[in-house]
Amino acid sequence: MEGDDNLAHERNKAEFDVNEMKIVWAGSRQAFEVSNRMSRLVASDPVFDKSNRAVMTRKELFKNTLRKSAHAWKLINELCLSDEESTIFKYFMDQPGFLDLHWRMFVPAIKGQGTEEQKQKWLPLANKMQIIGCYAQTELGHGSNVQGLETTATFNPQTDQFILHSPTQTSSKWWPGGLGKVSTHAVVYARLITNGKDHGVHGFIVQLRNLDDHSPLPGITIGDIGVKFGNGAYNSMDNGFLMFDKFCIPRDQMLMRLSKVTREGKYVPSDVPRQLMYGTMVSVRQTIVSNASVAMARAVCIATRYSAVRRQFGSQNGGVETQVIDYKTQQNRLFPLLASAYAFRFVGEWLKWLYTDVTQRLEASDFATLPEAHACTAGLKSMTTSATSDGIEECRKLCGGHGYLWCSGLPELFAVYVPACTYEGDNVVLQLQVARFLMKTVAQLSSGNAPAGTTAYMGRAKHLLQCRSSIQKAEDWLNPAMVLEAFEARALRMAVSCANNLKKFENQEQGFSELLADLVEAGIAHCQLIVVSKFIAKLERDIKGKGVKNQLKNLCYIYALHLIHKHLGDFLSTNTITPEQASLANNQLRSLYSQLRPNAVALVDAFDYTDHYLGSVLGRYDGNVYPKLFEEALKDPLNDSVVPDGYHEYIRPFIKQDLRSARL
Ligand SMILES: CC/C=C\C/C=C\C/C=C\C/C=C\C/C=C\CCCC(=O)SCCNC(=O)CCNC(=O)[C@H](O)C(C)(C)COP(=O)(O)OP(=O)(O)OC[C@H]1O[C@@H](n2cnc3c(N)ncnc32)[C@H](O)[C@@H]1OP(=O)(O)O
Ligand SMILES: Cc1cc2nc3c(=O)[nH]c(=O)nc-3n(C[C@H](O)[C@H](O)[C@H](O)COP(=O)(O)OP(=O)(O)OC[C@H]3O[C@@H](n4cnc5c(N)ncnc54)[C@H](O)[C@@H]3O)c2cc1C
Repeated sequence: MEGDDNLAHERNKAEFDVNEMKIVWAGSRQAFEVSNRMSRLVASDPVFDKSNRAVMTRKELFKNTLRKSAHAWKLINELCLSDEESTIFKYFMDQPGFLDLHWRMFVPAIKGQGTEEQKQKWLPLANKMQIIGCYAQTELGHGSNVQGLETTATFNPQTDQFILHSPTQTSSKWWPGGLGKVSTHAVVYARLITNGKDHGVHGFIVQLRNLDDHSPLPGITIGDIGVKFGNGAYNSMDNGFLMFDKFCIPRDQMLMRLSKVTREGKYVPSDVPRQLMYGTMVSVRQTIVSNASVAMARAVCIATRYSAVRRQFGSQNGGVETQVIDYKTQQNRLFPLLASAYAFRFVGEWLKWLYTDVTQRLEASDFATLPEAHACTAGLKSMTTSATSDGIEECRKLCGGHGYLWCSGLPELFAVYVPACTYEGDNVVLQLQVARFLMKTVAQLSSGNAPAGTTAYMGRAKHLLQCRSSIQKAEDWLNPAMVLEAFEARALRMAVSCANNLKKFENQEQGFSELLADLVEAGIAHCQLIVVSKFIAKLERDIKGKGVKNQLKNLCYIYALHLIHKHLGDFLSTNTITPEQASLANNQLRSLYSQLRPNAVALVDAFDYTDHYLGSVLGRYDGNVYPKLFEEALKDPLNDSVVPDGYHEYIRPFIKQDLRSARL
C-alpha cells in the first residue's frame, strides 16, 4: 500500500469529528480560525522556506533570519495584523530570532516594571521597532542565582546618572538572545549601588548601539557567544555577550515602577513584594507551558503519521507487512506522548487563566496568590519542557533510522527545543521552588489555615495520608475521583515524607540541601497532579462534536495511567496503591491503547499543522514518504557531483597505493 493510501485509510477509521477536535485543540472557533489562517499565510510565502537551513553557514542562516524577520514585520504592518495574529504568525515562521526576545521579554519588562512616564517614552519606539531590545540578565558566572549577579549600576549624584560597570570577567552578560548582533537596547539587570550601599539587583533600560551605524556605544563591548547545539536550529539566534566599562545612563532609565532612586540619590524601596521584578520571567514561563504542547504535538504528529505509513515484518507469502503503529510496544511509547500533548494543551490554557487572574489581583495590590502563581509557572514550565524534550527524542527513535535524518524534522526540533529545559530557569532549580512552596504549605497545615488553589487537596491531609485506593477492577481506573485520589495521596505523602525528613535536621537549609533529590521528586508529583486534575476538569466542560469527548477521555486516562506505570515506585512506596491495583492500571492502559489506535492519525490531524510548519518528510499529510526521501537526498550538496571534491587528493592515492603494493 502507498503512503497516501495508508493515511487515507487511517482517516476513514476515525470515530470522531476531527473538525470539532481542531476547535477544542485551538481553544475556540475564533482561535482556530486565526491559527489556521496565519499558518497558511506563512506556508504560502517563499521567503519563509525552511528547507535548506541545515546546509547554510552560520552567517547565511543569520542573514536569512534577518530577512525573514524584516519580511514578517512588513507583512504584519501591510496586513494590519492584530497582536494575536502577529504573535501566531511569528510562531509559525518557526525561526528563532531577535523578534522573540524583543516582543516576549524586552517589551513586557518595560510594561511590567516601568513607570507610566517610562512606558510612554519607550513603548511607542519599541512597538514600532524603532528600537530593538533584548533581556540581559544572565552573566558568565551566574544564571540561576539572580541575586548573585555582579554587574553594578552605581548612582552618581553629580551627573544624575548610573554608571554601569562589569567589574570581573564573570560579570559579563552572557546568553541574552538578540544581544549579540541585533539589539539596539536592552533591559539590563545589575546591582544598584547608592551612597556606597548595595540594594540588590534591579532593571535598567540601556542603549547599546548607535542608531545611525549600529556600532556599539563607547564603553560597551558586545558580540555573539558562538555556535550552539545542532545544525541550523537555535543558531539563527544571536545569543550575545556584553561588558560595560563605566558606561553612563540617565537616572530615569532605571525601571522605577517598583523601587526608585531620587535626584538626591536616596533609595526608596518598593512597598510591594520585590519578586515582582521577576514578573517577565513568570509571564514567559507561562507561555512556555503552552508552547510545550505545540512542540510535543509536532513531534507526535510526525511519529504517528510515519508509524501508520511504515511497515515491518508480519507478511505471510508476500502479503502486506504490519504497520509499525500496530505493535503494542510502539503504542506504549507513542500514545502517552500523544496524550501528553493534549494534557499540556489544557494545563497551558488553565495556566494562562491563572496568570491573568494573578495579574489582575496584583494591579489591585492583592499579592496573596503570587507564591502560588510562581510555583505553578515554575513547576509546570519545568515538568512540561522536560517531558517534551524527552518526548521529541522518543519520537525520533519511534521513526527508526529515518528519524535520524535531518529531513525528518525531528533532529532540528530537538535541538531548538531542548534548551527550554535550561532557559527561563533551569528545570531542577525551578522544581525546587515548587518544593519550597510545598514544604511551607505542609508546615502550615497544623495552623488551621486551609490551603487554597492547587494545594487545596492538602487540606484533606488526614484522609489522604491514610486512605487506601478502592480500585477493584481495571474499569475503576476510568473513575475520575479514584484517579484523582491516587495522584493526590501520592503527591501529599511524598511532600509530607520530605517535610518529616527535614525535621530531622537542626539546620533547615542544610536539611533542604541534603534532601534536594527527594524534594524535586515531590515537586514533580505535585505538578503531575495539577496536569491530571486540569485534564479531568476539562472533561467536565461542555464539549461539542461527535465522539470528541470520548477521545479526550481516552487521552486523559492514558495520560494518568501511563504516569502511574512510569512512577510506580512512588505509588507503591507511599502505599497509595497495591501491586494488584497497579497491574489493573496496566490492563486498562492496554485497553485504552486499542481504543485509541483507529483514531490516532485523526487525533494528530486535529493539531491542524501545515506541512510547512512540520518541516518533515516523514510527517507529511499525504504520507508520500519514500519518493520524497529520495528527492531530499538528491538535493544534498554532496550529490551535486558524482565524484566528490577531494577524490583526487585523498581517495585516489589510497587506491593507487594499494594497487601498487598488490602487484609487488
Ligand atoms: C524562539 C524560541 C523557540 C522556541 C521557544 C518556544 C517557546 C518559548 C516561548 C516564549 C519564549 C520566547 C523566546 C524565549 C527563548 C528564550 C528566552 C530565554 C530567556 C531567559 O532565559 S531570561 C533569564 C532567565 N533566568 C532565570 O530564569 C533565572 C532563574 N532563577 C530565578 O528565577 C530565581 O533567582 C530563583 C527562582 C531561583 C529564586 O532564587 P532565590 O530563592 O535565591 O531568590 P530570591 O532570594 O530572589 O527569592 C526569594 C523568594 O522569592 C520567591 N520567588 C522567586 N522568584 C519568584 C517569582 N518569579 N515570583 C514570585 N516569587 C518568586 C522565592 O520562592 C522565595 O520565596 P520565599 O517565600 O522567600 O521562599
Ligand atoms: C538558548 C538559551 C537562551 C537564553 N536566553 C537568555 C536570555 O535571553 N536572557 C538571559 O538573561 N539569559 C538567557 N539564557 C540564560 C539562561 O536563563 C540560563 O542559562 C539559565 O537560567 C540557567 O542558568 P545557568 O546557566 O547559570 O545554569 P547553572 O545554574 O549554572 O546550572 C548548572 C547546573 O547546576 C544545577 N544547579 C544550579 N543551582 C542549583 C541549586 N540551587 N540546586 C540544585 N542544583 C542546582 C542545575 O540544575 C544545572 O544542572 C539563555 C540560555 C539558553 C541556553
